[in-house]
Amino acid sequence: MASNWKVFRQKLGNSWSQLPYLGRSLTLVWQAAKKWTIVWASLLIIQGLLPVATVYLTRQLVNSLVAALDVGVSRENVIPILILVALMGGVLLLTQVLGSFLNWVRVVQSELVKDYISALIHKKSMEVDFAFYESAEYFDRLHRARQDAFFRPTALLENSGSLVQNGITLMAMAAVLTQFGVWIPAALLISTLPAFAVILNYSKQNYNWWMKATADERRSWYYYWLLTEKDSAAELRIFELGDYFQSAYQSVRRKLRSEKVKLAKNESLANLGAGAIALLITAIALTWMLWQVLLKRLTLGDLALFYQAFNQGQTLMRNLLQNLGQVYSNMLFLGNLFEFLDLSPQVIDPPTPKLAPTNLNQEIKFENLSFWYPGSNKAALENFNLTIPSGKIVAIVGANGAGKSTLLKLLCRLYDPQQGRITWDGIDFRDLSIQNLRRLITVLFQKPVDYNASVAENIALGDLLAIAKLPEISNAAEAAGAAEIIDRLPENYHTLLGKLFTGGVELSGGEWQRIALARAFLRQAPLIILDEPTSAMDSWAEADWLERFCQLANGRTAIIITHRFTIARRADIIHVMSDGEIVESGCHDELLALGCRYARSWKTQMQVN
Ligand SMILES: Nc1ncnc2c1ncn2[C@@H]1O[C@H](COP(=O)(O)OP(=O)(O)OP(=O)(O)O)[C@@H](O)[C@H]1O
Repeated sequence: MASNWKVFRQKLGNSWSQLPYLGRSLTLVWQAAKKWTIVWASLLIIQGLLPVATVYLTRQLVNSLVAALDVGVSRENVIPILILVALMGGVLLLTQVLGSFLNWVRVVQSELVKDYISALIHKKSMEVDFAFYESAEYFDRLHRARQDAFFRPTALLENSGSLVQNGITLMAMAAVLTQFGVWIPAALLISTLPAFAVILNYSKQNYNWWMKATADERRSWYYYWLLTEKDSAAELRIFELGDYFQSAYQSVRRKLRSEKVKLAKNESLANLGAGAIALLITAIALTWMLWQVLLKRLTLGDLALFYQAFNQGQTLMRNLLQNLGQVYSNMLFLGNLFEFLDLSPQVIDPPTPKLAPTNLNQEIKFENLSFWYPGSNKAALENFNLTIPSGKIVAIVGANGAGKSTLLKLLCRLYDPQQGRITWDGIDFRDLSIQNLRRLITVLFQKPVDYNASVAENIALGDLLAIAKLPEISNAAEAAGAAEIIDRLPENYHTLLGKLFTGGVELSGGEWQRIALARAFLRQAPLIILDEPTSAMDSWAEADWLERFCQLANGRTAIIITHRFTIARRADIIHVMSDGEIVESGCHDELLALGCRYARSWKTQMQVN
C-alpha cells in the first residue's frame, strides 16, 4: 500500500514537473494579444456566473408556479412569474450573445498567437547553428516544436480559462447543493474522479506515443513530399517510383494509424468504465432526493433545483477535470516548443568583437586546424594548414569527400574548428562579430536557392541594400553572364521566376546558376567563394564566364572549389586536396611538371573532353 502511494506520488510529481510551462505559455499568449486576453478573461468570468443565475431563477419559477397553482391564478401571481420568465430569457440571450462574441475573440486571439509563435520559431531557426540542419535530431525537435505549437498555447489558455470559469460555476453549485447535505458535493467529486484518472493517464500515454512516433511521422511527411513536389516529379515518373513511394507512405501510415487507434480504443473503454461509476452515483443521489420529496421534507422546486444543480455540477466537474487534463497535456506538448526556443547556438559572437577589417590586405590562414563534424569520429580536416593570399584566384580541387566544402563551411563560420584557427589578416575569425565576418564574404553555393521571385529580387537578395538599385543589379547580371538571358525574358528584370506562383517563368539549370552568380557578385565583398560555379554551364558558357570572372575578380580574393580542371588552370594557385589534406600546390604548369595527382587527373579529363 505504502509503495503504491509512493508510486502515485512519484507519478503526480512527474506529471506536474511541466508546470513552469503553464506560466510561460500564458505569458506567451499575453505578449501576443494583450487587449484580447483581457476581453476574453472578462467574458469568461461573466459566463461562469450565468449558469448559477439560471439555476436560481428555475427554483424561483417552479416554486412560484406551485404557489400560484395552490392559491389559484391571479394577476398578482402571474406578474412575478412573467418577470422570472423574462429574466430567464434575458440570461439565455446574454449567454448566446456572449458565446458568439467569445468565439470571435478566440479567433482573433489565436490568429495573433499563431503569428507570434511563427515569428519566434523563425527567429530561432535562424539563430541555431548550421549544424542543427545537418542532424536528424534537430528535425525531430523542429517537427515537434512546430507541429502543434500554433494552437496549443491558445488551447492551454482556453483550458485554463475554462478551468477558472467551470471552477466558479462549480463552487456556486456546490454551495447550492450543500443545503441538501454536505455529502452531495462530496458525491459529485467522487463520481468524477475515475474520469480524471483516465484523462491524466491517457494524456501521458498519448504524449509518449507522439514522442515515439516523431521519426515515423517525419518519414511519412517525407514520402508525402516526394510524391507531391516538383523536385522529385520527373525522376519519380521516369523510374516509375510512384507506387513504390506510395506503398512506403502507406506502410508508415498504417503503423502509425494502428498504434493510434489502439490507444484511442483503450481510452474509450476506460472512459466507459468511469462514466458508469458516475451514473451509479447520480442514481443514488437522485433516489435519495426523490425519497425526501415523498416524505415531504423537500418541495418540488427543491427537487428541480437539485436535479439541475447536480446534473450541471457533474458535467461541470467532468469538464473541470477534463480541463485540468488538457492543461496537463498541452503543457507536455508545449514543452517541445520551449525546448526548441531554448536551444542555444555554439557558434556565437565574442563578448567584445574586434573592429572588422574592410578589406583583405595580406592573407587568410588556416593554422593547424582540426575539425570533425558533430557525432562523427573521423576528422574531416586534421592539422590543416593553408594560406590564401590577398588578391589571388585560388582553386581547390580534389576527389569527392576530400574536404573542400568543409573548408567553405569553416570560412563562413557555419562551424567552428575544434582545434586551431582561421585568421583574416592575423585576426582570428572568432574574434570578429559573425555578421561583420559574413559581410566580408560572398558565396555561390553548390546548390544555390532558386527564389520564386522577380529577377531583380533574385539578384538583389545578395545585398538587400541594392534592392531598388537597378543599375547595380544589371552590372552584377552583366558580370555573371546573365544579362542576355534576362533580356530575353518577357518582363526582363521584373519577370517572375519559378513556377510556384501564377505567371512565373522557369529557367534552365545553367540559367538559374548565372542568376545565383549575379547575386553573389552583387555583394561587394573582398572574398568571393565559388563552389562548383560552372557545374550547370555548357563549355562555351563556361569559357565566356571564366573570362569575365578573371576580369571582375581583379583585386578581389577568390576561392573556387571545382572538379573542372579547365577552370582550375586559370587560377593563380591550385591546391589539390585529398582526405582532408593539401597534397599538391602550385600553378597549373608547375603541377603538370610535378607529374603527380593533378597531372594525371588533368590528362584523364583532357582525354575525356
Ligand atoms: N554534415 C556532415 N556530417 C558528418 N560528416 C560530414 C558532413 N558533411 C561532410 N561530411 C564528411 O566530411 C568529409 C568531407 O566532406 P566534404 O563535403 O567537405 O567533401 P567535398 O570535398 O566537398 O566533396 P564533394 O566534391 O563531393 O562535394 C567526407 O568524408 C564527408 O563524408
